[in-house]
Amino acid sequence: MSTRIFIDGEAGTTGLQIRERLAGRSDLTLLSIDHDRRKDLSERKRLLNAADIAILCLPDDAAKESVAMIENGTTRVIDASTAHRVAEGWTYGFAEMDKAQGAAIAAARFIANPGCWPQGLIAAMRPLIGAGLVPADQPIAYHGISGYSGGGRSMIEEYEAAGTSASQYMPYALTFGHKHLPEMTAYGRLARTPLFEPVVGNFAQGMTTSVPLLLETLPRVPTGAELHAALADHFAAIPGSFVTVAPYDSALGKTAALDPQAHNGTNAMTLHVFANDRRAQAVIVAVYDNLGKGASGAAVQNLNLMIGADPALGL
Ligand SMILES: NC(=O)C1=CN([C@@H]2O[C@H](COP(=O)(O)OP(=O)(O)OC[C@H]3O[C@@H](n4cnc5c(N)ncnc54)[C@H](OP(=O)(O)O)[C@@H]3O)[C@@H](O)[C@H]2O)C=CC1
Ligand SMILES: CC(=O)N[C@@H](CCC(=O)OP(=O)(O)O)C(=O)O
Repeated sequence: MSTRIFIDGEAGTTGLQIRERLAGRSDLTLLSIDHDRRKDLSERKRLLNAADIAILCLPDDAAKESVAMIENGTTRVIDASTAHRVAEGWTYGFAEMDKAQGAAIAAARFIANPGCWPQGLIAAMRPLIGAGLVPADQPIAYHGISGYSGGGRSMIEEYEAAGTSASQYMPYALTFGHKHLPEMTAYGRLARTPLFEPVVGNFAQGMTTSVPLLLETLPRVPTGAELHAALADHFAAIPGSFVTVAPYDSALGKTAALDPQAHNGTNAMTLHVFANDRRAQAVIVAVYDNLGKGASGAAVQNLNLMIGADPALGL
C-alpha cells in the first residue's frame, strides 16, 4: 500500500529538498498543496488529516498550528522545526545517537527532526559520555561554520543579493541563548549547557563543527586513540548508520575532508578525531550537509524507518 505524504511548507528550503529526495518513489503518494493556498488553514487541515505521514517544514508557530489541526488520531508527523524537539510525547529523530533510537523512531507517531547544529555535538559527546571517557558535567564549548541556507529563504536571499560582498565569516548568537541549546544539552547527555559559538559563511550549503576537549581537566586523561575507539565502536554498532568515523591519524592536522561542503547533497556525517596526547588536547570534528543529514536527509531517513523501507532509499 502506498503511504500518503503531505509536506506542509513544501515550497521552502527544507520542504523542496525533501520533495526532491522523495521524487519517483512508487511506495509513496505525495499530497501536494496548491501554491496559492499554501497558507490556507482549511486546505492545510484537509491535507494534514488525509495524510498517513505529515512532514512539517514550517516556522515553529505554524508547525504547532499544524499539529493542533490533526484531528484523526492517526496521521504521523515528522516536524523539521524547533517546536517539539524536547517536548513530551515526541521522539528525537537522530537515529544514530543510540542503539535503540532507530526502533523508537520506527514505532513513534510524533518525530522531532533534529536541528542541524545539535547533531555534530550529540554525535561527538553522547558516545564519549556513555563510554565514561568524559564526565557529563564537563564544561563543553562547541564551535562551527554553516552555509547560509541554514537560515532558510530569507538568509539565502540576503546572501545571494550581496554576492561576494557578503561577509565570508560571520559569528552570531553571541548572547549564548541559541534555540538549539536545549536539544544539544538533553540528547548530548550534558549536565551543563554548552557554550556555543556558531558562524555563518558565504557559501550556500554544508557545515563543519568542532568540540575542543582540554583532556588535562578530566579526572582520567584519555588518549586520542581511546576517544576514537569509543566513537568508532558506537557508530559501528548502529545498523545502517549514516555517521562514520574517519580512521585515526593523530599526525593529520589538515585535510580536505574537513571542508564544510565535503558531504553536500548526501546524508553522510563523518566524525574526525584529532589529538595530541603529550599536550592532552583533542578536537572532535563533524562534517555534514545542513540540508542533508542536518535537515531534509534526516527527515527522509526517519520516514524510511517509520514505514519500514530501506533506510537509505532516496538518500
Ligand atoms: N534550512 C535549514 O538548514 C534547516 C531548517 N530547519 C527548520 O525547518 C523549518 C523550515 O525551514 P526552512 O525550509 O529553512 O524555511 P523557509 O523559510 O525556506 O521555508 C518555510 C516555508 O514555510 C512556509 N510558511 C511560512 N509560514 C507558513 C504558514 N503559516 N502556513 C503554511 N506555510 C508557511 C513559507 O512560505 P513563504 O516563503 O511563502 O512565507 C516557506 O515556504 C524551520 O522550522 C527551520 O527551523 C531545520 C533544519 C535545518
Ligand atoms: C546558519 C543558520 O542560521 N542556521 C540556523 C539553524 C538551522 C537549523 O538547524 O534550523 P532549525 O533549528 O531552525 O531547524 C540557526 O542557527 O538558527
